[in-house]
Amino acid sequence: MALLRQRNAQSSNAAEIEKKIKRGNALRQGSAWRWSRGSAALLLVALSLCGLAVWLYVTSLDSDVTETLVSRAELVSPQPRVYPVECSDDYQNHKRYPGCTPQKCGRGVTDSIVKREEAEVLRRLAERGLALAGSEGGASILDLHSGALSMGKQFVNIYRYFGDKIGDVFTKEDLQLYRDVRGRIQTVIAETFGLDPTLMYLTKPTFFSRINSTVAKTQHDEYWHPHIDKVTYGSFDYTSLLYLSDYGSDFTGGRFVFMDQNSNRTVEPRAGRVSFFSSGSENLHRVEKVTWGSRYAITVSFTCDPAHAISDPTLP
Ligand SMILES: O=C(O)CCC(=O)C(=O)O
Ligand SMILES: [Fe+2]
Repeated sequence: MALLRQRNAQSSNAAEIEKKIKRGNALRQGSAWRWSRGSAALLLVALSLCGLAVWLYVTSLDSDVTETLVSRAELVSPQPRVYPVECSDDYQNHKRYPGCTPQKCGRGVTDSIVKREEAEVLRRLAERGLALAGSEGGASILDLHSGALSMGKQFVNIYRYFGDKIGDVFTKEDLQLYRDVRGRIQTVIAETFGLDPTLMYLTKPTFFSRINSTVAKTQHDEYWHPHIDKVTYGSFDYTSLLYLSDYGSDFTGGRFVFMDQNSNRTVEPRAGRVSFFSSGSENLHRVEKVTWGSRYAITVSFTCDPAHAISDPTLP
């Protein structure tokens, strides 16, 4: 009897031990599973952080901006913000036109002359026009005056190439808006630099641009090189840029940068923002590479030389 009790006690002890072993194993398995899930999550976080760091590094390679003149979030209204700069000698090598040739030089930014809704109408027009073709990479342009539209590695004339279909892309009202906006820009430039607006003329090229992060295939598409508009385009005396999309939400990279002796100063694009400046070498500039999204803008420029004047774009 005692032996039986002892044996019973022994077997219940063994069962107890077995149960403990099983519980221990289950616990170990559970914690191993939890550990592997935890470490996978940690690994994922670490990888994401590494990815973010690489992305930030790559984008920062292009960003040597030392000062932000106007950020995307600011609203410059009702008066333009003006940054005077001493005029370069460039204008002395050209015929002078009193009332127009720059005597005061500098930069100005305003958010109050083009409404965001108007910028949206113009952006849609640019989207429709550029959807007809577009370059293979980098920047694409649509010049409403000459009709030049990037197509692959070249340009086509939209008026000739698309004939009557052009009416599906833009209407008389669209062109009226372009003319209106051009007039407002002319007025603000004349007021800022003390010019007679009737002695300033629209000049070519005047174009819509779309820039994205695809790789440029031709030199035309390399929009990011530092340049002086008066050298690049010849006839320009005053350049303006009307932005049609927002830096930071529609695209990243793509800030406009004035390259001064000791400083790179940026104007961040904002839909409806007009940035304008005298076109000589006092305003050497470049556009940062776009790293994500699409950036739309219109370049509208003025000359003092009537021989380089162009008329506003019209439907054929
Ligand atoms: O789109 C911009 O911000 C500048 C473009 C430019 O520099 C140019 O068209 O000459
Ligand atoms: Fe330029």
